[in-house]
Amino acid sequence: MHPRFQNVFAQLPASLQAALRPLLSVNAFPAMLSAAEGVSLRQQTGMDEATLTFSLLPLAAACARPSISRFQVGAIARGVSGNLYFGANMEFPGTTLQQTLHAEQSAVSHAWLRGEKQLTAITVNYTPCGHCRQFMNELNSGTRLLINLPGRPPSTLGDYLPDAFGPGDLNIKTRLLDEECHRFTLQGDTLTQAAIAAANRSHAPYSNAPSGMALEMKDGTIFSGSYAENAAYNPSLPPLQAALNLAYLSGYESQDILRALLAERPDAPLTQWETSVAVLRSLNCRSIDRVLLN
Ligand SMILES: O=c1ccn([C@H]2C[C@H](O)[C@@H](CO)O2)c(=O)[nH]1
Ligand SMILES: [Zn+2]
Repeated sequence: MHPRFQNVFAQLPASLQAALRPLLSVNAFPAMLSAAEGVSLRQQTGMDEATLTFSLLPLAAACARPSISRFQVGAIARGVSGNLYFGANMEFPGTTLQQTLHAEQSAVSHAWLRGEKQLTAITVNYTPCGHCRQFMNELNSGTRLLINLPGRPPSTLGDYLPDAFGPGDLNIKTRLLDEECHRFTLQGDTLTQAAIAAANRSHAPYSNAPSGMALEMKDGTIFSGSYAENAAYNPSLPPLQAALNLAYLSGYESQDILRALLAERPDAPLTQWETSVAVLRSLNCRSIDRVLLN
């Protein structure tokens, strides 16, 4: 089991420990549970889905990297597939607070990049901040998304974000998690193709500046992240954070990154380049390159 889980694992109910141990003992637990694994955990523990998801939250929170705040937030997104995706907050000392990834964003981006088509619910250990409520209002589940918080009755995003501003206010119909393809031709080596494929899937209806980041780890594993824009602009999630999120959730460290590749349009009104270079430099990674989409 990865060391980050050991302390919280020991606090879980005994039946859940027994059921989870084989899943957590694999080399790289992907910080997600398939629908079938969820069913099996429920059968073995006798827990209903809500109880199980709340019980798993400490494991999600253990994935947090809050080196500035020391405040661990954990989130679990449930997809229509029934899969559960962990998320946790991640902070980037040496850059700006704006680079922070919130736990809710982490879980949503995680689910999206693993191919989930829609979310039904998100369970969080603290009440979602305004930025996260706004971020989640970009989703194709709309204000129906269920928000489950400890000690509160199940509510919807609409309850937490009344009179919401969203994509519709800017006449945008494509929502986050809708299938998107920007049709840039895949070319180059595996890492280049991964970055272009991530850009193809990105949600950038406001700027029309799709982008993707691919990270190659020293063991050859590739994590790629797609850019996710938000109608209110500031809660947008850069492609580097999306890729780092998957790497960190899978138990990798920044020292494990061998090289990074950004794919973006040269003629777009935005660029991820300088910010990505700055964040990667703060992680001691200087091997970053760019492929221009056309
Ligand atoms: O909804 C929230 C509120 C805060 N945080 C994180 C961001 C930062 O890392 C830390 C302190 O705000 O908690 C979240 O992940 N989600
Ligand atoms: Zn937040």
